[in-house]
Amino acid sequence: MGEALFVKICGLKTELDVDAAVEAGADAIGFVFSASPRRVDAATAARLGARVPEGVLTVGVFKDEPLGDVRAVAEESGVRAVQLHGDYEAADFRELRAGGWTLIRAAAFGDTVPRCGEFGEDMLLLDAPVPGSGTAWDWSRMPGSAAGERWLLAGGLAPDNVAEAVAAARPWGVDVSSGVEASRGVKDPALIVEFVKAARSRA
Ligand SMILES: O=C(O)c1ccccc1N[C@@H]1O[C@H](COP(=O)(O)O)[C@@H](O)[C@H]1O
Repeated sequence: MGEALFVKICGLKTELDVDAAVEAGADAIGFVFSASPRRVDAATAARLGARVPEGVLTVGVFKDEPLGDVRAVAEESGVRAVQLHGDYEAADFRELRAGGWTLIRAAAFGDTVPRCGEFGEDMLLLDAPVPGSGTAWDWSRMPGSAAGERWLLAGGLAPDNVAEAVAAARPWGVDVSSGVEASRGVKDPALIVEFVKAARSRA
């Protein structure tokens, strides 16, 4: 049997969300630090992150924030990984490397397929053009592409389509936010459990 699918649940704001994701078996949980209905501050993320066992990656999610702010918030919150969306360059990833974080580069799937590691990142997240919008893209174009090994599929995933998406795109992992919410910005613990189960159902 191969390596189990890596599952990240993003945009968590409460103890209930975090406990549901950890108990469901998520490998990573995300705290959004940029403009979003899911935004939390560094102190909240630090408090929530303290509930998370060592083996689960806590990820700080940033979009178009100055690098100095990314570093400061990542340090204050104690997240173990940093996920960058926007116009960041390879030099930014090199600079963050010194902080010891696992680095995740987010990119939209377009005419060219980004490759994991190109910017010195540890994981590549391929998403729809507007992150966190719940919009899917044509992931059936992924198999045989050059994305590399550690790439995560994101964008419009939910308990009822994630198994099909994994079968079609064959990612190393998946990431979800909107698809496990009862309403925008409010997670549903039951959907989190369903999502993790469905994501790994064809493994
Ligand atoms: O969730 C947000 O609001 C967000 C804001 C800024 C950057 C990234 C954000 N979320 C990321 O969006 C994808 C999944 O989105 P969805 O499942 O389609 O809603 C995931 O990578 C989140 O980390």
